[in-house]
Amino acid sequence: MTTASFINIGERTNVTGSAAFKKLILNGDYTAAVEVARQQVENGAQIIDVNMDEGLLDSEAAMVTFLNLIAAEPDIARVPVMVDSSKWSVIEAGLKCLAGKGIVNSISMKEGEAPFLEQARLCLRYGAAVVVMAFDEVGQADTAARKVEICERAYRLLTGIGFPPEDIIFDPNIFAVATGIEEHNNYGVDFIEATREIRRRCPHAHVSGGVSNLSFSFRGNEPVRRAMHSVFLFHAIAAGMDMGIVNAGQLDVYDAIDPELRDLVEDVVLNRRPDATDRLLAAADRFKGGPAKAADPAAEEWRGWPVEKRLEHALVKGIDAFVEADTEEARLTVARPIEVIEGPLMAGMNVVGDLFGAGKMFLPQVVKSARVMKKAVAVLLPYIEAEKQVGSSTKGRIIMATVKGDVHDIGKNIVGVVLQCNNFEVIDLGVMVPAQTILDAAVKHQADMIGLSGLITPSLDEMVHVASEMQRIGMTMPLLIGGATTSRVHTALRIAPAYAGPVVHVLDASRAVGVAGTLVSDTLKDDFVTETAAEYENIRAARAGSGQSALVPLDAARANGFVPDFAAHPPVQPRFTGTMTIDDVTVDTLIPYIDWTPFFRAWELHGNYPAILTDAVVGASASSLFADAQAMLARIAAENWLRPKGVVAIWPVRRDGDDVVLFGDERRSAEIARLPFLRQQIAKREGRANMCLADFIHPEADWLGGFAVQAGDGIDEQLARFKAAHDDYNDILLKALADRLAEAFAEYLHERVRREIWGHELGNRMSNEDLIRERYTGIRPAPGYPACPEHSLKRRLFDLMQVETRAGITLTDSFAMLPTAAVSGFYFAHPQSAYFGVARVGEDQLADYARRLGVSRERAVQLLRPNLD
Ligand SMILES: C[S@@+](CC[C@H](N)C(=O)[O-])C[C@H]1O[C@@H](n2cnc3c(N)ncnc32)[C@H](O)[C@@H]1O
Repeated sequence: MTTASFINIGERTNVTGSAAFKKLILNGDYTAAVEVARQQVENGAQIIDVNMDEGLLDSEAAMVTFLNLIAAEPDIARVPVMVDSSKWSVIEAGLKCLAGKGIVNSISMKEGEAPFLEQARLCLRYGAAVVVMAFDEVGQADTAARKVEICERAYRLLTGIGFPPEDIIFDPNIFAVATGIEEHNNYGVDFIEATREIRRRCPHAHVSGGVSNLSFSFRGNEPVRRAMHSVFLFHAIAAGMDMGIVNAGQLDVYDAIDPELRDLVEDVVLNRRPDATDRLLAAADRFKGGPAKAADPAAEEWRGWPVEKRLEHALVKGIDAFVEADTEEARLTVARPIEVIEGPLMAGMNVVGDLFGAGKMFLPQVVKSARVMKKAVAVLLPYIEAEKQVGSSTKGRIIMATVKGDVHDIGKNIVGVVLQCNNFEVIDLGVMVPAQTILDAAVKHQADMIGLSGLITPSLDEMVHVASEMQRIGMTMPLLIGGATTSRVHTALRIAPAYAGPVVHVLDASRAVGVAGTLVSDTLKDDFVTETAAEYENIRAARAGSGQSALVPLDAARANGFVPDFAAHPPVQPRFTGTMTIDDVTVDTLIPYIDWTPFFRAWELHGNYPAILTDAVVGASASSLFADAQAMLARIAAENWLRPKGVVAIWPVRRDGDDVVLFGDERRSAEIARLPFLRQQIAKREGRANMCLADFIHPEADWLGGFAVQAGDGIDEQLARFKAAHDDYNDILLKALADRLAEAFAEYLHERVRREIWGHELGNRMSNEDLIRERYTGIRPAPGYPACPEHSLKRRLFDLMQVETRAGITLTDSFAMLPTAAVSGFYFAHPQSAYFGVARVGEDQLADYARRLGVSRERAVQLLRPNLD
């Protein structure tokens, strides 16, 4: 992990690269082997490479066994797998096991074009991305020219057969430098230059590499190796390398490397002088001792600096303690108050923007800097208005909104703050904004572009609606799409065709500035728009050509349903049935149940807690954010900022086909409601069931639970306070913490249900880590998630449990929960119940579901849209 957009590939699950892993696999100790994969993910790997190429092994069987085991571990399965083998049969066996997108490592033109294309076609059939080695009939590419030539040729061939360019990952070979052989001295430069050229000539393709090779000659001198890797990555990432096998623990922050060592290393990596290797070798032993120490800027000394410098410093460091007084002091020194903004404040924000863009500063710090800016501007604004001065010209004006039906805004607010830091004017319309309001605001403010955000799946349709409305009234301004459920593919397939103007999917806040900047640039805009449109056209063409996975008829899927072993695990009679309000839970009770990893993700800091706190790159930023979070949590608890509320119910039920029928009493005579569930219809391999949640319920007598919890009661009061203080940082921090507390509440309540209220799981209490890994008996699927993707079931669940009156949570038209810090779902107690994804369903199930839900086909199409594409 080196910058926000760099993807780190873990390779400890590779028998050719790790002796320890090889030993585990040869001994058949798959439990320990799975732990190796887990550690990789915990240490920040965003992809894991799995290789079983070992002469003593049945590699195919080992690959299949291992992949199936890690697929069952939710915290490992969330990262993509790179299936690594020199044998095609092993790769194919691996691809068949993967539920999500796979990556094939690797193919090359070593044997010529025909076998290369044949393998690429197979990857295409599995929808897998592919690593392409810079290797051709002549051999492995070593010079920049050869690397570029081979990769470009491969790119042409692959895109020629419809391979999506974004699924191509080039590995242009990182070789060892400083080996004493003169021809090797330029290998670092060759890779970096080739990367830059490959990224230019092969749009959307990625560049990856194994970084540790580079420093092979310095085996045994870790500090020098670490410095070499950091320096190399610093330059390679700037040139466009966006993936790599890097041991995150073996990296230093570029700026924190001892300057002398950094210079010596840079001379070697960039081949800057003929004696570079000798000089580094001569000095290497001196650096063997300890890690490079970070420069420690003089603590309070800056308070004695001139006021302009103090303001700039406060902005860059995000210190808001003195900003109001300093701004006032600065105002008195200038002729016009606007000069304070245009002078020191803009200078500070430019530094922040540059550091963020270069991956040297992370979101929490940027938001803190923005807070300093806002507070300063608030001091100046009355004077500026009094003098009716025209504001400094902005780069552009953006209308931002969370679409109608959706209430989530953390992501949107973060993007807004980052854009403002970069001198854009952001007009934020808030949440649940109808299309008409968005269009009116865009016209009224003569906006340069519109940015839409949304978190739940129904928002995707609403975005299509906004796009078609923009089209209808003849708008031409760019439309930016972002938010957790949005994707480039959905944007290409559904939103872009609805609007003739530019439509761009923006992955995260760190990309937003670049995209918005390009779209207001006279020189860059046209090319970018054309390129993006072409890219989306390619995605559409690839989709149209690739065909979709086969579906089986609903009857056949039902016949292949999952059959739990009810003889071994009969339904457990709950200790309680009925509905229970939960109002005795305090924030203090919930704090130990918090899963912190998603908290850091909300701030675009990637890596798992607690390892992230000491991560070489984002550790300092993560630790400072974590300290702020702890301090706020203490106040939330002590000053009663948030009041958790919940409800839980357990009903006698039985299964009727794919419905679960709920009864008012244990005799199961009076039906009170039905919950229709969806069934997987994708054709399965022999031995795999077409799952439906109803399968986990006994056809005669069983029980089902429901719950809804929230930790948002009281939040508005506090948010209003932060808004008045121009404090986006604490606003976002509180929302993110309330979300964490709601999830912690769900975890806590589920434990209480298993152990007391239902009582189907006894024995020792689990650690928080085991709870986060969901090692308990039973599941709590949430409507809107993959096993029950249809959101309207929430309405039924809420009515059954009187959620609004008991827990104070309401639903929007699109079934988003308000307050946003809320979680709801069902409890299934059977030990074999498990999460799965329904994925695509057929026309037959659509009609059947409409009938069972009691809605028209049109309404069912609306509700099931994400599962029909
Ligand atoms: C979104 S995470 C939340 C827990 C996480 N520890 C946190 O604090 O954010 C996991 C939850 O999502 C839901 N979930 C995950 N996968 C699901 C699936 N395939 N179908 C239905 N619900 C699912 C379940 O409610 C599960 O408990």
